[in-house]
Amino acid sequence: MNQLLSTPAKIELRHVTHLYVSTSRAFMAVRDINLRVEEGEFICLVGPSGCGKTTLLSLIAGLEKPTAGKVLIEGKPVLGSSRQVGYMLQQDYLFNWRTIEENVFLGLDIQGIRNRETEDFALHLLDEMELADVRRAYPAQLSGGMRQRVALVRTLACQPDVLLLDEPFSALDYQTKLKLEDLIFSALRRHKKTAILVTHDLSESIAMGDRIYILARNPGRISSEVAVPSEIRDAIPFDARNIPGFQDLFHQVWKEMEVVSDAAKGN
Ligand SMILES: Nc1ncnc2c1ncn2[C@@H]1O[C@H](COP(=O)(O)OP(=O)(O)OP(=O)(O)O)[C@@H](O)[C@H]1O
Repeated sequence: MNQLLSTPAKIELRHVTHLYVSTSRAFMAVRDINLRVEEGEFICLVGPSGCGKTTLLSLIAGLEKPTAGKVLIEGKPVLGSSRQVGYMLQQDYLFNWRTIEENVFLGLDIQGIRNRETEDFALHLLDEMELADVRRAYPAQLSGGMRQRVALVRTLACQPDVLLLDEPFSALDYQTKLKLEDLIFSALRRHKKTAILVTHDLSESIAMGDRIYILARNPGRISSEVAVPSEIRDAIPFDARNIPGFQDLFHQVWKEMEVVSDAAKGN
């Protein structure tokens, strides 16, 4: 038990407060955030717009430095961006003049790790994501869902331990989104990644997450934490939605969201 307690978390935020400071004002985006993500866990962050979800990802990715408190990965302070952390955004940022394969290899170039072995791994991931047939196509020839899969392959090809996913499905149609949830969920499980997903879709957070943090705003803070039961966790997201207990959990998270949303409106 003591040994378990002393093991550093994969990701830990200790009393993290962050202010955005400009010449005219300082704005407190998040206050006193404490969270712990264990290796291999899939965590979802939900909450009203402006509660600091993206700020938390930026702090974990080392793109922002906390004003107070500590951001730790495997017990070590995050000092800047690193290969250990992959960040995938809503927009895919593919280069239209490069083929799919060259877009994926670009990530390896930027990290300075492009070689035969890493290229082969990237091609293997393209295959896993059902993109092998389009490796020589250009982004403009692909659907939105395919482009997001390419963006995921580009991120995974650099072999980060931690994946930060900022609303990666929000621009997609419903059917594509459900299919992509299953593909990404399975890929992250297979490759044993630790992941944090920001989403506005409560059903998605329950279908994909092991745990959900619900945030309130002004300032951004953790309002509550919900553990997803194992029978839902173990199913792929599409099937998870049909498991008894899913709807009850949805109503629980919905109610908690209503509390933080009403508080944000000052009701
Ligand atoms: N660079 C910045 N400078 C000043 N304020 C910022 C900056 N980035 C974010 N903020 C503010 O910090 C707060 C938290 O923003 P953040 O983007 O983290 O919220 P969010 O929960 O991700 O929102 P959304 O759900 O709308 O994407 C917001 O009030 C936002 O306006």
